[in-house]
Amino acid sequence: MYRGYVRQSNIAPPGYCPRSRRSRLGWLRSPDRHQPANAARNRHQTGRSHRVRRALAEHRQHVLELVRGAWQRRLADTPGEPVPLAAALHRVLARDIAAPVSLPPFANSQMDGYAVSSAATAGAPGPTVAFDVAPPVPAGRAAGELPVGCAVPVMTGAMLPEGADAVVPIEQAVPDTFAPFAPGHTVELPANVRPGQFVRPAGSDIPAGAPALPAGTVLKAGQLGLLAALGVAEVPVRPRLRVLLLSTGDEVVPPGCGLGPGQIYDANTTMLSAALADAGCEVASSRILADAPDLFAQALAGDLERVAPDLVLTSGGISKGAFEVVKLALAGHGVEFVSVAMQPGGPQALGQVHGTAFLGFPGNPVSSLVSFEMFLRPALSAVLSVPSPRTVLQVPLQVPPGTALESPPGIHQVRRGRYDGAGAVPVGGPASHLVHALAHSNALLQLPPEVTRLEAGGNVEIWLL
Ligand SMILES: Nc1nc2c(c(=O)[nH]1)N[C@H]1C(S)=C(S)[C@@H](COP(=O)(O)OP(=O)(O)OC[C@H]3O[C@@H](n4cnc5c(N)ncnc54)[C@H](O)[C@@H]3O)O[C@H]1N2
Ligand code: MOO
Repeated sequence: MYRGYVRQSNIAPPGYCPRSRRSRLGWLRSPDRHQPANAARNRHQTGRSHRVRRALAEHRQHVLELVRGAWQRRLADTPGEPVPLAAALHRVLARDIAAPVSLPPFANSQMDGYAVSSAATAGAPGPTVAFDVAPPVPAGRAAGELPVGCAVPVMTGAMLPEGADAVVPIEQAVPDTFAPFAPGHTVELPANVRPGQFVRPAGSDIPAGAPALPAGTVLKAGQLGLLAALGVAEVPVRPRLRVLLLSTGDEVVPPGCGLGPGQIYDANTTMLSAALADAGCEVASSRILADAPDLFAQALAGDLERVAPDLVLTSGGISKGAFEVVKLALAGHGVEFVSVAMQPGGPQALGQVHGTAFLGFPGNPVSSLVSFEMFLRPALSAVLSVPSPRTVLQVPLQVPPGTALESPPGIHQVRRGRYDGAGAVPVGGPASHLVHALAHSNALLQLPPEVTRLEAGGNVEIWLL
């Protein structure tokens, strides 16, 4: 994309407003800006190959291999890192965890009631047996021994006195409420109490030393709860994929700044950061870079050194304009620029820069998120185990009778829509700038290359967002 002017530096820290910088430093014309992209294109690809579209599945496979390679390098470097439980949500266990203690750690009562020796209730002549009421077991204290001929009031979770092997719920006792302890109180309990009734034996959930969770487990609420119950304060988790995220474009301004003529707010940094974090990545650094190939290359080299990412992800500057910054800086330097038979998200870049995996998504916000969902998320999901892949459903298309969704032949079109449990309703048109429609969608509608027209009620595959 030709924009004509370039900032003096393309380093734009978060929260920094290019407009205020412009007013301080002014705008400088950059000689490299006027090197036409055609020169690079002619050097690195012919006009003929430029028109060949790569199949979606093939590009997805390339992205998978790229991410797998990046991940393997990362794991070889950092197989695991300890994190406190509070920071471990959605992380993946790096090694097997054995139970350091038994759960429960001691035999305890499953009910509010009386702890007894079942033997003392066996063979009674009548339906009930009378017991002296001993002092209750205080919570969080050792229970001591069961006095002979006594029943001990125990509340749920209280330690069972030594010698007790059963609990009678308070509802089965006469009287059926607890009174404050006083010597001389008695209670009638049923005869022939089953040994072990309403007792949670020590280790009945998991005994000390037994395998608690295997390596590779995704830590969610239940798994974190188990680790906390076992007294584990810190867990070894696999590293996250470190991503360097770069949005490109002279026109792109961080949210919060004023907009000058021709400028737009940077949607992609926020959107892709959120998508990456959601998919188990760490966005180690992000910033906006201007449309100046030499400065882009310089900034990228600096960031690779400073951030040491596993993956570089850019948005914008990769299609067919005269001044596509990413293409100008990286074509012929280990990155290929291809056209995938997908809409939106046709232009794609993929390769290695200075030995680091590189992906370039198109700048249109919907194109960049669709690229993420169609290529990067499935790869991350396959390689990192988190998050689980998107739910895929086959549902009827809901459009007004007599209307249809149209899709270009030979192109896999991804439309945005809503799924309400019955069918999929398209939201907005196919154009890739419709970020408002994207925000009101909860599904991606997949129209494969052979589908050029889908009528109301026709079957459509959707991916739930
Ligand atoms: N002659 C052709 N022109 C275009 C083609 C083509 O095949 N032939 N492809 C179109 C398609 S499809 C797409 S997608 C875009 C992709 O272009 P780039 O990846 O080079 O992206 P830019 O030109 O830099 O930007 C495109 C568009 O997106 C806006 N943008 C960029 N970054 C952001 C951001 N961070 N937040 C919000 N919006 C952003 C930018 O202002 C442009 O409007 O190329 C088509 N052209
Ligand atoms: O592929 Mo572009 O992403 O259609 O707008």
